[in-house]
Amino acid sequence: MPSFVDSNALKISIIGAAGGIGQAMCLLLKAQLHTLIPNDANSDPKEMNMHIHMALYDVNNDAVRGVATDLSHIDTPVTLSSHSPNDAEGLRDCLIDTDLIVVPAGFPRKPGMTRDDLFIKNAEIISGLADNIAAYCDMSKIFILLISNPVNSLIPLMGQRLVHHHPSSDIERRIMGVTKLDIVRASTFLHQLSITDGIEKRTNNMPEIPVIGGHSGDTIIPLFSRAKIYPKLSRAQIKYLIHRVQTGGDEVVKAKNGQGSATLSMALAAHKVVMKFSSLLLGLRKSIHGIYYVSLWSHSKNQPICSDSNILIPLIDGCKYFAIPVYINKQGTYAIEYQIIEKMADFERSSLLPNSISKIKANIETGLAYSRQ
Ligand SMILES: NC(=O)C1=CN([C@@H]2O[C@H](COP(=O)(O)OP(=O)(O)OC[C@H]3O[C@@H](n4cnc5c(N)ncnc54)[C@H](O)[C@@H]3O)[C@@H](O)[C@H]2O)C=CC1
Ligand SMILES: O=C([O-])CC(=O)C(=O)O
Repeated sequence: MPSFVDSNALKISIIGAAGGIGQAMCLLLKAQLHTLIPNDANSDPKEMNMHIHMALYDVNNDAVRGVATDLSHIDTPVTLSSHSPNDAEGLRDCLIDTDLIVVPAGFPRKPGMTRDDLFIKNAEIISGLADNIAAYCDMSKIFILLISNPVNSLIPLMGQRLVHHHPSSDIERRIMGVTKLDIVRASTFLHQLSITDGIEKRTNNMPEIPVIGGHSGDTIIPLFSRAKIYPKLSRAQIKYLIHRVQTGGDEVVKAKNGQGSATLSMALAAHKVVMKFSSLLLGLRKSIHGIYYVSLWSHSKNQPICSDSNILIPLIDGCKYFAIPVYINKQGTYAIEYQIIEKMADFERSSLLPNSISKIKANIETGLAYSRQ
């Protein structure tokens, strides 16, 4: 399978590309990424010449080769390469010169497990990957989007591991835990309810609901108070919606009955995120905005990640990692929409928030303790 990576290409490395999420996400990206690039005669020629390359890596050699070959027949200009441990320098070749690393590598849940039960196995994968990223990547520019669970613990672990190798880098501003599926679910479940319960006339406009906190159980804080139809929702309906978003992952694990967890909806959520980061990294946008689980503290510099962290951290009882709306430029997180905490409804702030924070803090400590070993 030929691959043409020129030095101007945006290179996206996908680690765990042959898995359930990886395959579906790669399909969406191969089919859609080129639509970001302006393609009409009036466009800046520099923009028209932009090129996107996807480097697929998985420890499952045959599967990743098959997936990449299969995708390479899709008629878009996005190029592909396939890498595995069977190649002499598989992971190195996938990571070298990359701009964006997307990580859906790791074990998914089976019924009866929590995301935290995945920690030990997936921590080994993520710390090994972090060591390779530290060895081969340009720490001053790469972005990392981490999907593997448990996100709440693996983000601190990955950050610390990279800071350990590169103590003066500001990489923690560019590592994002992907919690977009919670936002996708909140929108879907509210839209469904408003139709089934006859709250609103059927509409094809999907509501946008911010979901903050973490990515497991009641660390997930969906802010339905921000919905336009919130005044029309009863307490019981709000309680139902919150519970459904917090247990959305369990719903899929149960339905799959031992065959894994959410893959297709997660692939769609990740695709939305990767499209946004690609537009930033191609230079098509100067800044992007979105909710990610981020470090609020630069452990390498022992200072807040940006000045807004100084305001946010006390509002969330000293917690140093949180999913929160952030503004991101090519250097990483530069502003935080901390006002979202101040604007929470009373019950969200007095009940959902403290419950989430105490669990996130424990999850963070799990990740940090592993990184100190
Ligand atoms: N952040 C989120 O909202 C969500 C996260 N997840 C998490 O995503 C992860 C992946 O889920 P699935 O794709 O369903 O699992 P999967 O088992 O289908 O795929 C995982 C892939 O990772 C590969 N892999 C394992 N070790 C690797 C390594 N060291 N380097 C590269 N590749 C490696 C496997 O060979 C496999 O192809 C799980 O940890 C799951 O819990 C799942 C859904 C939502
Ligand atoms: O529930 C799981 O294990 C996978 C996941 O994170 C989700 O679907 O939100």
